[in-house]
Amino acid sequence: MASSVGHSVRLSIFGQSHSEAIGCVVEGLPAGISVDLDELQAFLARRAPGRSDTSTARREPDRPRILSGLVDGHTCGAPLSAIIENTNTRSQDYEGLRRVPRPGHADYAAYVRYGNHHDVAGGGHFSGRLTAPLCIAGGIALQALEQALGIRVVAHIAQLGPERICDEHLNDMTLDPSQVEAIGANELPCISTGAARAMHEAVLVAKSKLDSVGGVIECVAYGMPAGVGDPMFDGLENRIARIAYGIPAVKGVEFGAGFGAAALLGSQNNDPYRIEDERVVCEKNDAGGILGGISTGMPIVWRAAVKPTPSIGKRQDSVDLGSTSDADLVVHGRHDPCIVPRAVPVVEAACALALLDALVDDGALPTPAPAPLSSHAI
Ligand SMILES: Cc1cc2nc3c(=O)[nH]c(=O)nc-3n(C[C@H](O)[C@H](O)[C@H](O)COP(=O)(O)O)c2cc1C
Ligand SMILES: C=C(O[C@@H]1CC(C(=O)O)=C[C@@H](OP(=O)(O)O)[C@H]1O)C(=O)O
Repeated sequence: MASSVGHSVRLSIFGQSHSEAIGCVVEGLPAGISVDLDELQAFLARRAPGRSDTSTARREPDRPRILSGLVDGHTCGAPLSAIIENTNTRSQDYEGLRRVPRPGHADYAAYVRYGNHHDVAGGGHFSGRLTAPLCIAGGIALQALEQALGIRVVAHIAQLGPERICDEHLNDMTLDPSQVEAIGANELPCISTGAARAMHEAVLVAKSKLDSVGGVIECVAYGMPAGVGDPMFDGLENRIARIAYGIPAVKGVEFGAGFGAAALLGSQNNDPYRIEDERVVCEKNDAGGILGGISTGMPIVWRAAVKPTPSIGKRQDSVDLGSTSDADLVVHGRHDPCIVPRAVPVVEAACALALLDALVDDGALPTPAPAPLSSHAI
């Protein structure tokens, strides 16, 4: 098992849902990024479990301990490593699942792949819990992008549940601060208060029926300069999708008009160019800011489809791997009735890491100013 990604900025994630700790190592972060640990903690809190009635009841402080890579509040160029302790595990809830695997979770596939040596407790290394260290790395990447180039990454719940309750779209041409404010203020991360309320209700209805719901997260990165990326296999789409599919439960990724582009005429889908303030801009942004794998200078727009949580309280058909016979399964324990709200910051983290890696690869990230000699204690 290897859980690492990235070229110039390389992230590796370790741990299991119920191991002593989970964590990450990030190599290649430019030196001199000022890391605001309060801002990082606030970012992690948006993902942390046990904070609302739409989340699992497992409550974790999710306070990262940075072990290396930071000196005087700045990245120092050495690999950055951090851990988060797992403090609230109930492994007994998982005892039967090694024998009777959960439909929709990784239990059976991992049983075959790892010869039944995998850690089943809390979903082991397959758990959504591993997105906490992803958010440590991504939270630092977000700060680096904003400091170096003023890039802002914003995500929200675009759609939720079988009723397909929809939020307004994020502005795909320019950052609208009122949208960002609304996403932070509503009961779920939506632009529209009405959509947030309806989505919240839909999660509670599914939860009361011992079921779960999925949804779509939309993410936009504002301020990405033109000309970053590569054709074919190292394009911005490839890089974002690779990390996005590392988020457990993400089952689809689309960019710009995405699958909708297949039903458009060329004359509708193409984004016409014009000059504005001596810059090339597009009149609309159906390309989602990427052509040929390379940024166009328009906002990067993409969406991730998140499936409904597999662990549900309803009785399900499964099998007994010991007796090789059919078996009934009722999953006990604490689970998210909907993953989508907690995955919103994870999607932002994935986007920031992919963009930072591409920018550093292309030498397009300005080097932070050297620190004055007097600012160092030693
Ligand atoms: C933030 C987050 C929380 C999750 N919470 C749960 C959960 O409580 N119960 C569960 O069965 N799956 C949960 N998942 C999803 C599973 O981990 C995931 O479906 C499983 O590992 C199988 O992987 P796949 O769906 O990507 O194929 C969560 C995922 C994320 C990103
Ligand atoms: C703990 C987190 O999510 C967990 C993700 C998860 C899974 O199967 O993915 C299963 C649950 O684990 P447990 O049974 O230990 O409560 C969730 O709580 C987290 O995201 O921090």
